[in-house]
Amino acid sequence: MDLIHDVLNILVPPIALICLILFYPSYLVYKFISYTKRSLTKEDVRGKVVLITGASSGIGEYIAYEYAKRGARLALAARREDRLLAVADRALKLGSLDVMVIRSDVTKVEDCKFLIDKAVNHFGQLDHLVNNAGVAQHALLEHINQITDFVPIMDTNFWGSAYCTYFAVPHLRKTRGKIVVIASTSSWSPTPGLNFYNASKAAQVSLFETIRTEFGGGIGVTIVLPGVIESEMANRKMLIQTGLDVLPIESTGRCAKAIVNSACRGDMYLTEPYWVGVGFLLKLLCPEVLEWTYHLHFVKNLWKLS
Ligand SMILES: NC(=O)c1ccc[n+]([C@@H]2O[C@H](COP(=O)([O-])OP(=O)(O)OC[C@H]3O[C@@H](n4cnc5c(N)ncnc54)[C@H](O)[C@@H]3O)[C@@H](O)[C@H]2O)c1
Repeated sequence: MDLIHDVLNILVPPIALICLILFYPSYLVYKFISYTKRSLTKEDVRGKVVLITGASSGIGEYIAYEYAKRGARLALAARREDRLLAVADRALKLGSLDVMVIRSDVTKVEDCKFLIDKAVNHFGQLDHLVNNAGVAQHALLEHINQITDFVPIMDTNFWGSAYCTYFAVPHLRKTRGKIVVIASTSSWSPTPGLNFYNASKAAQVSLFETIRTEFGGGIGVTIVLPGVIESEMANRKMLIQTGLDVLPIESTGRCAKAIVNSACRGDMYLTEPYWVGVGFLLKLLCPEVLEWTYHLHFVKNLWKLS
């Protein structure tokens, strides 16, 4: 019985792949028609209200500029108010009709309620919520001194986006609005050293896929899976130390433009840049190859760091 079970376990993924290859052409036609339709009827966000968490730097900052260029009204949230004010200033120059800044920490449930209420009280509505705030830390499990040091990763990446979404949903229902989640390819990629970060992103993706199913189209949910994007989090020094510098690094501006286009089209997922999705196929079809390669490349770098 065990043998049959094991053989089936090995055979099911390639059989599923063969079925996929057979039926995929018709699915591709459907995807092409639906993509063209969504591109032609892309949402015009001029005058619409967009709330972005973690807007003081990196991807969140550039997402703010992209919405600003399209004339959206912005609520920018993060902990560093001085940085937010500088972003707000530039967003106004780029064409935003109104920008407000809300100092808040997304790990605190009361801050998340406050920032949604404040934005809605000021603008009278909410059209897009961009859950972008995030933190990362690198260490092999065996190098961690205090396991509790890693609690803020889950609190920020998972709970922060869950809290903001919970308080935003009643307002997004009224406008048939959208939620944009800046997750990561880390949600499926077992990059050593990013253990708790990867887990927080996997939890985030699972939560938003589930609530998207619950909404059934009433509120759009675009899940963004970026690869390596230049930012404070993915700075050059960190990338070299951890070995992630072997991957091509995408510019923040280009990534933000793709994200806002994707949100306005109403895509379910965006993998940015698109080719990083190939790794997912590798994980599905031959996970040993992916894990061996990752172990050989990344773990030696992280031992050097210890
Ligand atoms: N840069 C990458 O390679 C990459 C790849 C995949 C996913 N991401 C994701 O993109 C998002 C943005 O990251 P980034 O790369 O621009 O890094 P970043 O460090 O430049 O930006 C993170 C932002 O989140 C804010 N933030 C952190 N903790 C917060 C808290 N408790 N409350 C409020 N704001 C908080 C920071 O102040 C900052 O504005 C994150 O969710 C990250 O996980 C980044």
